[in-house]
Amino acid sequence: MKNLREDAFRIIKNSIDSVLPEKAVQQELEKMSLEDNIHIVAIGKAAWRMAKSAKDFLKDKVKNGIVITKYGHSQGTIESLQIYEAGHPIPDENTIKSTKKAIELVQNLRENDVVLFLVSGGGSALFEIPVEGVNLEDIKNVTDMLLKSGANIVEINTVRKHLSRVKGGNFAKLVEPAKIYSLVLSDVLGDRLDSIASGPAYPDSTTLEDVEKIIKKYDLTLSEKILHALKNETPKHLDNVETRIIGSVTKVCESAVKIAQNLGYNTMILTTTLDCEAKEAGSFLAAIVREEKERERPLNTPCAIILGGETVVHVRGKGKGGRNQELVLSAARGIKGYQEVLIASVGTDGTDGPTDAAGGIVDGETVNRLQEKGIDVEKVLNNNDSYHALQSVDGLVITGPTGTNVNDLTFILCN
Ligand SMILES: Nc1ncnc2c1ncn2[C@@H]1O[C@H](COP(=O)(O)OP(=O)(O)OP(=O)(O)O)[C@@H](O)[C@H]1O
Ligand SMILES: O=C(O)[C@H](O)CO
Ligand SMILES: [Mg+2]
Repeated sequence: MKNLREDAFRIIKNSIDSVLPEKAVQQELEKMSLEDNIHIVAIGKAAWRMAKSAKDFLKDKVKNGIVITKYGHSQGTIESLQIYEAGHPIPDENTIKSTKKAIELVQNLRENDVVLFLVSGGGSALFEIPVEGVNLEDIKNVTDMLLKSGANIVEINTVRKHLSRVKGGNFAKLVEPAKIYSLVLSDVLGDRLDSIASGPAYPDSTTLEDVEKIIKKYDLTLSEKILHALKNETPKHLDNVETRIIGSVTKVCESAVKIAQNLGYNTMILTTTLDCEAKEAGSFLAAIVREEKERERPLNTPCAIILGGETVVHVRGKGKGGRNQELVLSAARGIKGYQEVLIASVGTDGTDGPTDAAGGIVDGETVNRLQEKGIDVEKVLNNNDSYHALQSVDGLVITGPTGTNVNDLTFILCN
């Protein structure tokens, strides 16, 4: 007899563990066998942990290095590395100051030097020197405008890359003739390497023409100064860079598959780019469960159907919740009464929306239990109050901050 709930918590824990920066960085470094003369540059929300792990592994091979992370995200000193914190999601003076320090560190390197570039989400705000004619205030204004415009992260970073001396492959040019090995923890669906942290060391696939389209699409009113500065194309080819993704929602899904297989489930990954409205994703998952329960399709039971991505919630109510909690609560409506089934969804960073839960977990009894308590699921969903409803039926998944950030993991277990 399977204990679906126990299995679900094991899948969540072990698959998130598989993308913790420490483990992932060292596993990759083991394969790379780097020589001496290593200079570490780490940017993003996971920068400190990635750098610490690299330094612990490479020891004296590391000559020097720099960490630039968000305020409150560093955890002390790391031998031979400078540690800086800066503004996120809007860059600030410390962004520029620390990026200049990073440039000082790499600009006179030689061919036999290696820059180990450790990249994680948040890097766009933390690593920046604007192009000529643009100052920090301008970048702050443009960033603020882009973040509020409804543009997605690929579009936002397309504009940012063309206003920057380090983004969109430009950092790799500054490092020449030294070589860059990039290890990347992806927080962008589809793992577009030129978008993650705005791809400082990756050939840029976006152009000034794309920038123009985005300005039109979102009706952005940019100053004459900014429009004038938007004239430098980013590098499309880089000869000194090698890049590996060490963690992503794809990896989390692949780990979840292995763990579920070991627990005796038939498995499939349905998608790694789930990006629709959370409530709709929930309804869709419930439809898949019904197909399983009625016709054993698409997999024979016991089965684990796994999805990765990042849904969206247009918050209109006044309640408390997150996209994962809202997804599972919505799904609960469509699986009401079914036995031996469960749906779980979690943010791999351990934080779902402004709550202390990583996500939620529901089964065929969830809606009945809520009704017994006098809680109307439709009302809860309309008020975006999934947290309190799930809390009352033991439907929250609480992990605490996990130390990684690679989007969301969602899965169905059916017996
Ligand atoms: N009451 C609510 N119910 C459902 N979703 C909500 C609610 N309040 C906020 N949200 C959603 O939570 C999202 C923010 O969640 P979270 O902090 O986990 O973001 P994130 O994308 O994981 O950020 P990061 O990349 O910095 O980790 C918002 O985009 C919003 O859609
Ligand atoms: O820093 C950024 O640009 C986002 O987190 C995506 O990587
Ligand atoms: Mg989050």
